[in-house]
Amino acid sequence: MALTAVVRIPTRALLRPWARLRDSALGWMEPVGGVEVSTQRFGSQRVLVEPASAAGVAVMTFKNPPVNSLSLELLTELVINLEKLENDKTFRGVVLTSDCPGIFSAGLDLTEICGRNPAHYAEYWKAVQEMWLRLYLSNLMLVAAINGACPAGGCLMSLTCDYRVMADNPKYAIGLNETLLGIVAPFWFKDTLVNTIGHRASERALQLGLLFPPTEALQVGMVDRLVPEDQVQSTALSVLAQWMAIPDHARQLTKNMMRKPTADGLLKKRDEDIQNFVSFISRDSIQKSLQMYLAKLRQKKG
Ligand SMILES: CCCCCCCCCCCC/C=C/CC(=O)SCCNC(=O)CCNC(=O)[C@H](O)C(C)(C)COP(=O)(O)OP(=O)(O)OC[C@H]1O[C@@H](n2cnc3c(N)ncnc32)[C@H](O)[C@@H]1OP(=O)(O)O
Repeated sequence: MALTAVVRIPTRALLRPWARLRDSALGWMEPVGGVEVSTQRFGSQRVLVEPASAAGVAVMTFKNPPVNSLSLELLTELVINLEKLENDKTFRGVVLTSDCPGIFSAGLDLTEICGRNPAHYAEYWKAVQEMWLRLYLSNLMLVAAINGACPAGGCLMSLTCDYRVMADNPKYAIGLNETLLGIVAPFWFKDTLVNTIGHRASERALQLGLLFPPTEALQVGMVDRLVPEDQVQSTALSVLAQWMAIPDHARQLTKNMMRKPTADGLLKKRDEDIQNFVSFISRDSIQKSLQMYLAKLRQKKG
């Protein structure tokens, strides 16, 4: 018989100013304080959530083709689906993965930060902050199943997870490559990296905008395990099974103890960080760099 559960979605989640949700994209949402959904398979247009065969585990798959860039819509859907999983106490762990062949995520959607107006930049950056805060402080065990390229914001998203499994394919790379685009990784991107690979390795990686192929990513500690491409998700699930053996309350308190000071760094100056982002990204020189980078990406095919 199909397993179903009732998931309550707090109405406040629908009222956040950045959450300009499109009803068509989120068919399961109703702004009346809660909605019943089946845990068989749910999600939204760009984020699919499926319970895994192991109890208490879900797989969250990003499907924003062609490259899973983190558009405002994808970020919004991600946060809402995460909140939905957190509110459903039957779930304890989630595997994050991609539906785009060869690409985990291309990072921030460059069309959101190029050629738009300051109000849009502010709204978008708030959504990026929210994605990071929610994932980084999630009580759930999160494992990234990195089945493709993972630059910049894609790397950041995977670094918020508790464990990273990456496909052992030398065509893929992972890292915070912002400087290659002529932009600067914000302090909380930097802090997340430092907490993962240490200060010296981060200093070098960030200045040079290094994108590490899998073997180097494993060496530097940016990912925890490499496996053949067809075993990324199954390995992520078996890692979760090991983590599930730990009592939740002890693990959650420990995670919070480790991560809260870093998250507080942003929480204390969220508005200032938005203002910094808007003024930085609105500079003519930065917009020119981004336009050139986008043009190069688009020309690559031609
Ligand atoms: C001193 C002051 C301090 C103040 C501090 C202020 C703080 C402000 C700092 C601002 C920080 C902002 C942080 C940004 C982080 C980011 O995430 S930026 C995004 C970086 N991403 C990348 O560099 C990845 C770019 N993409 C690729 O390398 C490749 O596309 C790929 C490896 C992911 C996939 O390659 P392939 O399969 O060959 O596909 P493509 O043909 O390249 O792409 C297909 C299609 O998608 C478009 N595209 C690719 N990436 C993006 C993207 N990130 N956003 C939007 N669109 C993207 C690409 O242009 C192609 O489009 P067309 O089909 O040609 O139209």
